[in-house]
Amino acid sequence: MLEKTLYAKMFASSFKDITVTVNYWDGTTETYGDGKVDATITFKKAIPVKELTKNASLALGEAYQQGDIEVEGAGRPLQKLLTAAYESADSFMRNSKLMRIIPKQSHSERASKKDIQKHYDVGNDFYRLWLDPTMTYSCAYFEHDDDTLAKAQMHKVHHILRKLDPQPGRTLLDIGCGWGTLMLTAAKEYNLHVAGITLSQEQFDFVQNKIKEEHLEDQAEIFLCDYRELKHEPFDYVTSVGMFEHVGEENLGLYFKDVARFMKNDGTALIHGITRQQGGATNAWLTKYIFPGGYVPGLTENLGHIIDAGLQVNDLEPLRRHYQRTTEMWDDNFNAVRDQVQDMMGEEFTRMWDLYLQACAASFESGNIDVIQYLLNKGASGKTLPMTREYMYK
Ligand SMILES: C[S@@+](CC[C@H](N)C(=O)[O-])C[C@H]1O[C@@H](n2cnc3c(N)ncnc32)[C@H](O)[C@@H]1O
Repeated sequence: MLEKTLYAKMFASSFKDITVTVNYWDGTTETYGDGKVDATITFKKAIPVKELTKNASLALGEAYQQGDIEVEGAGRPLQKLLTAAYESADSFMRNSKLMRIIPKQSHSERASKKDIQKHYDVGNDFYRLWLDPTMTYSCAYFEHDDDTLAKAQMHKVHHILRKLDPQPGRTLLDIGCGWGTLMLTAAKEYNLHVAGITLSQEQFDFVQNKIKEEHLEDQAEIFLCDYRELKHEPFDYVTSVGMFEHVGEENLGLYFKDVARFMKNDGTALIHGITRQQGGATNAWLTKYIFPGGYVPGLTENLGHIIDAGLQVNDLEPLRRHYQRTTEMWDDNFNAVRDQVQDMMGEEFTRMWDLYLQACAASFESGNIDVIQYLLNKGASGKTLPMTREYMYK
């Protein structure tokens, strides 16, 4: 009974702008809101109050992945529910007590390797099923409303490379290069000498093969190591896309110092990643099941570290709505091959990843998180980029 009272309180405060029907485990049904029903939640059994009040995100996430909660409705009903919950000022998603920040995580080189392998070495075959053919795993850039995901991912790669104002024959390092599309495009289409770093064995093998297949051995190399371990002469350009979310709060300062260390004195860097509006944070369910070691920094938290590393901000671009669309397209792709994913990875894994993708879309949709491109130089006396943004669009 206590659970039901708590749930009712939670739903009434969390789903203000939508109407939700809840089927409780005891056979009773309540509707919160007075519009057309946006989503129906069915609780097959109660989550103990102790678990719910200790950490609502963890308790609800685990119940969902185990099939104890079902959510139905048109479109992406989980995204609808979570967006409403993020948008409501007194919802459980904003209650720091219910969403308690998880205990400290280690980001030693050993721990990071384990964390990255857990996420990325699930296997290329799995990612190939729902990423676009370029195997890009970060926010795309939709120049046109009808861009396919693959097109928008390539627009993103060119948007980043053009921002650097790259001159042929120069060098570029991509920290956290994933499956290599950005670095290999920089080699082939901008005639740069490129290097990439990844901690994932599967990505390393994939990029090695691509370098061979495309005969780029003289222009491209890939390192399987932690970015902190790489000793290399500085580069003209440094990129890092979707990477600083992995380094951990305590290492963010070091990460930006390493970006500066990899840059020549007149070098330019483009750093792209997810930030939060207010203060950095992590989510207990997400770090336990999807991104161990993950930490999303605050927008201004990064700026402090950038300045401390002696870097100068040239340009800053938020791309929140682009990432909302990207995650929605990933989720559509994922659900189109859901049976295959389920055969490959099992039902619980499939439910976890669907929840993760819809929760990300909701988080971007509600403005809870954003994605920012920081264009950086090493001090004001470094390389001079053009005075206006016009050069980025040529
Ligand atoms: C979200 S993926 C982004 C991949 C790619 N940049 C893209 O846009 O598709 C993050 C990448 O960062 C790499 N990474 C994370 N932590 C790392 C670390 N400590 N050292 C080196 N690479 C790391 C992962 O191996 C992965 O390639």
